[in-house]
Amino acid sequence: MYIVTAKEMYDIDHFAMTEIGLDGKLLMENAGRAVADRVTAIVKDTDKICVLAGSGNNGGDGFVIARTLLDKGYAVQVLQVVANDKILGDAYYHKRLFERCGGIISLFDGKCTSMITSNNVIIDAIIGIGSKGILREPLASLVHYINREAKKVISVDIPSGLPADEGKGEFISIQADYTFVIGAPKVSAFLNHTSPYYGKWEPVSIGLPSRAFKTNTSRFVWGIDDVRNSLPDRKPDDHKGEHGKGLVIGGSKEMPGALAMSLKASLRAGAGLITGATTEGVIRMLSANCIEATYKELSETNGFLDNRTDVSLEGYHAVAIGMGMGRRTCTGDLVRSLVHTAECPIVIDADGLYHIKEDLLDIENRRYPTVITPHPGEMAMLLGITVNELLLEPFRYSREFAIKNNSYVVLKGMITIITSPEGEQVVNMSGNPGLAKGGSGDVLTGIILAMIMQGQTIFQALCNACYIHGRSADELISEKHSYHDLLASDVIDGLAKVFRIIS
Ligand SMILES: NC(=O)C1=CN([C@@H]2O[C@H](COP(=O)(O)OP(=O)(O)OC[C@H]3O[C@@H](n4cnc5c(N)ncnc54)[C@H](OP(=O)(O)O)[C@@H]3O)[C@@H](O)[C@H]2O)[C@@H](O)CC1
Ligand SMILES: [K+]
Repeated sequence: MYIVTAKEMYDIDHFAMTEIGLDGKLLMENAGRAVADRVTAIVKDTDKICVLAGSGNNGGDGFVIARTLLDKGYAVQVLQVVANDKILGDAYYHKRLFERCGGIISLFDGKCTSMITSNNVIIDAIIGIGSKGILREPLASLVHYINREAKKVISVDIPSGLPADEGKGEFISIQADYTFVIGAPKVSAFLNHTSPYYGKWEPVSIGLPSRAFKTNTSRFVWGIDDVRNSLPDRKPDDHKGEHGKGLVIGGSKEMPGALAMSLKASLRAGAGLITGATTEGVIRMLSANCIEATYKELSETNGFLDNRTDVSLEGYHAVAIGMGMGRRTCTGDLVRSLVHTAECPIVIDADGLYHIKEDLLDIENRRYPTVITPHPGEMAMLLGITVNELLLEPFRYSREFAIKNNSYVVLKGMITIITSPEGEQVVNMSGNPGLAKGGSGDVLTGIILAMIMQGQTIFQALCNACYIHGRSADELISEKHSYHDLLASDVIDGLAKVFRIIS
C-alpha cells in the first residue's frame, strides 16, 4: 500500500489520465461506488443518510455515493454546501446524474441545519485533498457543528479541512468515525496530530494502475506479504554460521537488563551466534540467565564501559551498540571509535545515539551500512529541534537525515518510519500502546541485528524487524495480555507465534 502527499496524488491522477487514458469521470464513478459499497457494510438499512457535497471533485465523489446508495434503496439526500455555480466539470456531470435518478439536493444556507441532526449518518464529501489553508466560513462553523452534533460521520478520502501533508499544525477538521481513502492513504493518516481525525480508515481502490504509483511515490506501508516475500527461508542444511555472528555492545551497572533484552531478542529472531560485550559485572548478572549467548569482557570505569580495551570486531557480521550503556564520557569514546572502525553494518541505539551526536561526520563517512533507531526524543536531540517540531514533519526530517548522513533511520513511535539512505520510506503499522515501556527498544534492536544478518537487503531487514516486533505485541494483546501489563520480555516470547504465522 502506497502513501502519498496531495501533490503525488494529483500526479498519479494526471498520469492515469494522460499516460493510461483513464477518464476523470470514470475515476470519480469508481471512487464513489467503492466508497458506497463500504458504507453499506457499516450502516443499517433503516439509516437516514445525508451526503454533504462541496465544490471540488471530493463533492463529485459525494454525488456518486449518493446516487449509488439511492439506487440500492437507502434513504439518502444531498446537502450541497456551496452555491450551484461552484459545481463544475466532472462533479457537475455526476450531480446531474444524481438528479436525473430522482435524487434530492438541498442548498446549505450558511446556518447550521437540522439535516445534520435528523439523519443518523453523515457522509462528508465537503473537501478532499484540495483543501488550502484553514477552512473558511461558513464551512468552518458547519464542521464544528457536525463534530458536536452528528451521530456517525464517514469521510470521503480525508476528513474535510484536514491537511493531506505533513508540516501543518493548524486546521479545522471534521472528526470522522470512518474514512475511506481514495486510491492510497495520505501522509496525514500517519502523523500523531492528524491521524486521530480519520477515525478508522481503509483504502478503496479506484482502478489507478500501480505503474502510476511506482512512478510518483517512494513511500509505502510494509505488510505481512512484504515480510513473506523478503524474509529468507531456512534450509535443512543451514548451520549457525550462515545466520550471522552478531555482537551486542552495551549494558552498565545501572542498566544490565537492556543488554539481556537485545541478546535474547536477537537469538529468538534467528541470529546464529550472538555475543554480548559488556562489563565484568554485567556478564556475571546475565550469563546464568541468557545462556545461549556468549560474552566478551570489556574494560570499565566504575561500572560503565570505557575505551581502554582494544575491541576487535573481526569475524562479526554486524554490531549493535548503545543499549543500557549510559552517557559517561569514557563510554562515548568507545562508541565513537567503534562506529569509526567497524567494517560491517552497525546498529546504533539508545545512549549510543547520544554519544554520536557530536560526530555525525563519522557515520556520514562510513563505508558500511549504519542504522540508527531513535525514538522521537532521541531523533529531536540528534537534529537539535524539539519533539513537537519533529512530529509535525517526521517523514521530511527522517529523509533529510538519512540522505545527509548516509544512514538508515528507524524512527520509532506510534507508527514507525523506516528510511533508507536513498530516501525510500516505509511505515510499519504493527504494534500497539503496550510497547510504550522500557525494554521495547532494546528488543527491537536485537531483532534488527538478527534480521540484517539474514539474506535480505538492509532495508528489508529493518522493515521486517519492525513488523515482527509490533506483530508479536499485537498477538499478545489479542490473546492474554493488555496494554497495561505487556512487558518487553513478553514480546521476545511472542516471536515464536509470529514466525509460525509468517511461515
Ligand atoms: N486523485 C484521484 O485520482 C481522484 C480524486 N478524487 C477526489 O477528488 C478530490 C480532490 O478534488 P479537488 O482537487 O477538486 O479538490 P477538493 O478536495 O474537492 O477541494 C477543492 C475545493 O475546496 C475548496 N477549498 C479549498 N480550501 C478551502 C478552504 N480553506 N476553505 C473553504 N473551501 C476551500 C476550493 O474552493 P476555492 O478555494 O477554490 O473557492 C475547491 O473548490 C480527492 O480528495 C478525491 O476525493 C476522485 O474524484 C477520483 C479520482
Ligand atoms: K472529505
